[in-house]
Amino acid sequence: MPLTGWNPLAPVLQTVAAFSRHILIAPDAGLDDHRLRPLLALSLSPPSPAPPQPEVRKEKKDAKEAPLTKEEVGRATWMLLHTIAAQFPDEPTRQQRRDAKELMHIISRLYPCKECADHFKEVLKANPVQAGSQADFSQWLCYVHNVVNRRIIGKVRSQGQKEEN
Ligand SMILES: Cc1cc2nc3c(=O)[nH]c(=O)nc-3n(C[C@H](O)[C@H](O)[C@H](O)COP(=O)(O)OP(=O)(O)OC[C@H]3O[C@@H](n4cnc5c(N)ncnc54)[C@H](O)[C@@H]3O)c2cc1C
Repeated sequence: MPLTGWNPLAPVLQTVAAFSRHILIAPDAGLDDHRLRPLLALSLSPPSPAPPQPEVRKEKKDAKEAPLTKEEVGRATWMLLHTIAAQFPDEPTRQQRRDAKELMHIISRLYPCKECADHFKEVLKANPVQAGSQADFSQWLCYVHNVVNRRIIGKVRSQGQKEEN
């Protein structure tokens, strides 16, 4: 391991290096002999600078660090939920029905927008999860998605405007 700064073992290492240099490695070597460089580099010299890293494009890094918007998280979550509902078995086992309910309740607790999560808890209370079959679960999910849609006033207004046009 490279040593950095002052090392309390430096005198010991120097002695070992000198011993190695003159007795074990190259007894005939002078101080500048090239045969001695690897050993000295390993034991005593400061760490060599890190090799140059490939340049990371700034906009990519920023995009990675930026949190998702509420809309992006919402779209991704609804997409996942509707996909799960579309793949839900026609005749789910008791465990699968339980899992579907639990999933929705977990989302209502852990959803990364507190205001949305709190509202969704109320939505679930008023509309208990229906997961008796694929059709049940998909229809229930569309219904609660619409309840959330209606809550987002601007969205309802802009959808209404679209329908009028
Ligand atoms: C559990 C949950 C609670 C949320 N609560 C809030 C909140 O309280 N306040 C808030 O501002 N945002 C909330 N959001 C985010 C919000 O629902 C939207 O995801 C976000 O506003 C982006 O909307 P969007 O118009 O892109 O489409 P989204 O509503 O994200 O829908 C994605 C796509 O699903 C399809 N879709 C739309 N409605 C239905 C439906 N009823 N059935 C089937 N498919 C449909 C459409 O193709 C749409 O483009 C919540 C999201 C989730 C998952």
